Amino acid sequence: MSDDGRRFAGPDFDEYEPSKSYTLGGLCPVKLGDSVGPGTPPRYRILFKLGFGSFSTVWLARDGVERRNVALKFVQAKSTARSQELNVLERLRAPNSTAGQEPYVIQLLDSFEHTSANGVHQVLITEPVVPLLAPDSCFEPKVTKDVLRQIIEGLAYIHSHGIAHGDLYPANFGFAVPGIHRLEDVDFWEQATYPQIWPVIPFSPLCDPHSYPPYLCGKLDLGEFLSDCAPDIVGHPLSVRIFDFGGAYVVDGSAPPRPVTPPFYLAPEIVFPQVALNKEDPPWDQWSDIWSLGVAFHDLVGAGGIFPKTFFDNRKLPHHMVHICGEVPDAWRDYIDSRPWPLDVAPGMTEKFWERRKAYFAQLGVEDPAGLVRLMRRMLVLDPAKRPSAQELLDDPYFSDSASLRNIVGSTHPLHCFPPAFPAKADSQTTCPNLSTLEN
Ligand SMILES: Nc1ncnc2c1ncn2[C@@H]1O[C@H](COP(=O)(O)OP(=O)(O)OP(=O)(O)O)[C@@H](O)[C@H]1O
Repeated sequence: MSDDGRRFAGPDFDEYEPSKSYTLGGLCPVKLGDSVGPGTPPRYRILFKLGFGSFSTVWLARDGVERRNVALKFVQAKSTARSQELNVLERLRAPNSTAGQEPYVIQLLDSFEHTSANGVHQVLITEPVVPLLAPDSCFEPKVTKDVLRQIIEGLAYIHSHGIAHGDLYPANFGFAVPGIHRLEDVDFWEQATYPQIWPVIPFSPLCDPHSYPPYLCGKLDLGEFLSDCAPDIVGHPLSVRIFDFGGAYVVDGSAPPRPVTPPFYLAPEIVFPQVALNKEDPPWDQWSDIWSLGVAFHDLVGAGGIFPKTFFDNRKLPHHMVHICGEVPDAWRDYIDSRPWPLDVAPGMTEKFWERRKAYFAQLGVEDPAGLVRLMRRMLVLDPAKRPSAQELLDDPYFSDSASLRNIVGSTHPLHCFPPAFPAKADSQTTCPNLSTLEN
């Protein structure tokens, strides 16, 4: 039941945005084939759905003016007024960036406001990207260094513009696909699998028919589509994009927005006040991004989550953090000792954990597992003041030979599929076998 008492018959799966979000202040009803944008005729034609998030739906569209394919993010009406995303993306615009010198950060191409029955929606137009991690694929282990270095370079660019991202987890990293523009709208219609759609039917006949779409639309897997229909486009040249600035803010002394990062990737300076002190909105900044990225690297190299996901309880996160960092801050001591799952901080516990990580990375074929472990340990430090900046991380020995790799990866396909038995999403047993004491 939505806030205004409306009910819809429609799918209730994770793959679709909830139909109850189509209400006053909520999502913009968008249909395939719609033309939107200021001007006559409207500039953008909706081709496929690319995804949805907590505040938006995102669509692949054809830009009829520039004759290119773009991603349109329709922000829900109630978030439009307070969203900082447009401001942040405008600051991150790189003037005159040429091929090979991109900032590895998604670029804003255009924006406008669109009015629907549910209110005024901000629409952000960016380049379309292929997610870095898809359910059945990741990037080739041999390009690990280059991918991770590009991500850190992108983060250094973001931070140098006074911005904290606030939502750095694997779903928000992608590859640029500049060659996608050569595909016309008919190429997509004819070659992509027709999306699964589900009719949306309001229970009440009084419901405004303009406030909801006629159907919820399944999303196009852009990586799979391009790998099948235009394999030469993906990853040539390899160029990472950090995207989703919906949780970002300009660090200028003002209060940061509420953190939107999934709990696993939240930095200790956010997690501890939330779970131990019941503070919902602890302050966070660029240093929190460094922690989140350290955690995300574990997923990005194909090793699954660094923390065990089964029976996960956020209140245990400080214990897991102590386990991988090997120290208990004074302010945490009472909390760590008073829980029903006391942590036995055994000597060598943390070293053993990282030795196992190293062996696992080697098993996955990741380049220089020891170097990667050293890099991650520099990032995963409980005290934010002791974490290196993104700029400093670029000088880490792990990347000392990655510049030479850049030219090689431009000519190889960076994405590959996991063989059926490959531990793509490691579970708690394979990921953190030595954390069992925490699960008692
Ligand atoms: N430029 C893009 N190219 C391709 N797909 C995109 C693009 N931007 C977003 N998406 C897809 O749409 C989804 C939702 O986008 P995004 O994460 O920006 O929305 P949000 O409402 O801010 O979500 P969140 O809940 O993650 O904060 C993404 O997970 C991704 O799959």
